[in-house]
Amino acid sequence: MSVLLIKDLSIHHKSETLVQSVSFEIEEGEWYALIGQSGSGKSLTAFAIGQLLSKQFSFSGSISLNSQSLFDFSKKERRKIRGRDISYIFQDYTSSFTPFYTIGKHFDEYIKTHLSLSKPKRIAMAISAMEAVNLEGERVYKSYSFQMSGGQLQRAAIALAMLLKPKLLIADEPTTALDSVTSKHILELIQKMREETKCAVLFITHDLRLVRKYADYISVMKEGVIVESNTKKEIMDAPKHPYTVQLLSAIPTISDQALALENVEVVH
Ligand SMILES: Nc1ncnc2c1ncn2[C@@H]1O[C@H](COP(=O)(O)OP(=O)(O)OP(=O)(O)O)[C@@H](O)[C@H]1O
Repeated sequence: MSVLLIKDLSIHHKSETLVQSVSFEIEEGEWYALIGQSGSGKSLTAFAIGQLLSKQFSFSGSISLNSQSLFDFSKKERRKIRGRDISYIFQDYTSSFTPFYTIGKHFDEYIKTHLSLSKPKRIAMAISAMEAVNLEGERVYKSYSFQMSGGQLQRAAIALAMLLKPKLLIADEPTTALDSVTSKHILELIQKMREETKCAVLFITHDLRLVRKYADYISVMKEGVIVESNTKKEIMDAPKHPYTVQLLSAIPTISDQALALENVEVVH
């Protein structure tokens, strides 16, 4: 079943067209990667889905969630949908948490907005969500964001995003600010959450290496236009557009990596 259906989405800023006639569909439980160089329009597309674009942008086309147009909802209903049905994880995980509140308070406010639960139930729900992403729930609940590492904060942001089991998780460069080991943990975590909740994942990145393992389907974006869309296998094995070929050629091969490792001097 299609969770997200985007048809002919164009986004304009003054006289400039930044995203042009973008169409794609994401199925339940599918990991859909939107890749392309910096400035190609990936984030604007992601923002348009949650209707987070500021007033300076205008857009046309249609966006439906579970076959219902998102433009049919009132502003209040849309706010409810964001969080309950669509949630986001951003590269800048610090922006998910204000430094003045404990992490627990962020969870508590989020649960209060969407569910009617008693305080002890809200606390238990928050702690169990934190533990599902391998955080020490009781301690993190009382912590402030500045007391946590980048990897821990991104885990907390994922726990918060997945709290209400959204139908669509939009992850916009969620690992760019993290080291490679922590990035791998974060990707594994998104994968685990997807398996458990069957949510659709829209994963935005400029790094094809990150999608090689997890993506089911890939769209390649360049200068506001999707230039190629296909299954991961087709894109990886038989790319058709010269830009996709160029992106693929930028992925280090195993032999390159072996060569690089050979050249590493081990200091004892
Ligand atoms: N607030 C804004 N005002 C004017 N132009 C903008 C604004 N935000 C983005 N743009 C332009 O829209 C285009 C697409 O930007 P977008 O952030 O969607 O790219 P992206 O593919 O997500 O890039 P990145 O990988 O760097 O995040 C770029 O040319 C960018 O300069």
